Amino acid sequence: MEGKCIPVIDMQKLEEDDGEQQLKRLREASEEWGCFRIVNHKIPSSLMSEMKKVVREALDLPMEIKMRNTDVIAGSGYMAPTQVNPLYEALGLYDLASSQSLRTFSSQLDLSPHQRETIEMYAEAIHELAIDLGRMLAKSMGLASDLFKGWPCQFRINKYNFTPETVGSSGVQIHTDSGFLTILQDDENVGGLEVMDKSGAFVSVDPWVGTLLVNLGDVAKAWSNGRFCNVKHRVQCKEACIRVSIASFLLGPKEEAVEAPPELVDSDNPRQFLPFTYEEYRKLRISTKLQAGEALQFVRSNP
Ligand SMILES: O=C(O)CCC(=O)C(=O)O
Ligand SMILES: [Fe+2]
Repeated sequence: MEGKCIPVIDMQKLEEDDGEQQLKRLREASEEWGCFRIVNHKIPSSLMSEMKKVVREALDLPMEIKMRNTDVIAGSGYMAPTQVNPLYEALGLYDLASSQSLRTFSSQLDLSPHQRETIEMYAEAIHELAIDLGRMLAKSMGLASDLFKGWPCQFRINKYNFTPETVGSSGVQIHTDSGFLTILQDDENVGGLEVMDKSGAFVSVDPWVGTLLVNLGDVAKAWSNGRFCNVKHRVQCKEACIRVSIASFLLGPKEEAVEAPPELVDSDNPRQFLPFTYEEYRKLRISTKLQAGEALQFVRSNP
């Protein structure tokens, strides 16, 4: 594990007119790792830390209140600890770009006006960042348009109940994210996240306050015609401290199918995946219990 570090992308440099070099780094990071840290993004650190405080409060609510956070699409609501992931629980919100969904979430959990406002401000900022990142990823592949506008986004607020007895055990099993991209505000103090590199070795992702981590998921792999890596990752308990993270997922198109743009398909790079809708794919992952990207085999063009 030693010596390996995940790539770092400077958002400010990326947005500059002469950001060619940074775009190239972005493409390389997306193809080689499917994972990178972003620095110099526009989300104020004060908003990030306030949001962290608010979500901790929400996760500390009694179980019967958290259970009111019900699914909107399969698996989008509260997830209680299970046999597979006994230390893990999560609250969820679909769709974070919808003010109605934000209101429903906050009233289900009886949040205060301040808590509501914080979540709304964070949702707006993170949604904008997700769209910006999508645009840059498309640009890094030579595609210009805003391809990801209107794609739904989901929050998942994760809590790991780590104790001295659980050090060395699993917090969340190995998986890929199902959607296009994930922006993760990982815990600023408690490590434990590990991503798999191309050789199959796990690399620790150490906390780095003020920055955000981006993971590409199964939709990114299909959309890029196999070029982008859907990074496998897991969370291990390494310290006896509660760990809290906020994942924001840019999922996939709402109604249309996920498919690689024609520019990414040619005789040297034939189409690798059949068109599929995100919701179909999500259900497929859940029903097959194939959580680490294996479900993509069912939508391959030449199985
Ligand atoms: O808690 C973390 O750092 C990772 C969470 C994660 O992988 C997820 O929510 O999909
Ligand atoms: Fe994940």
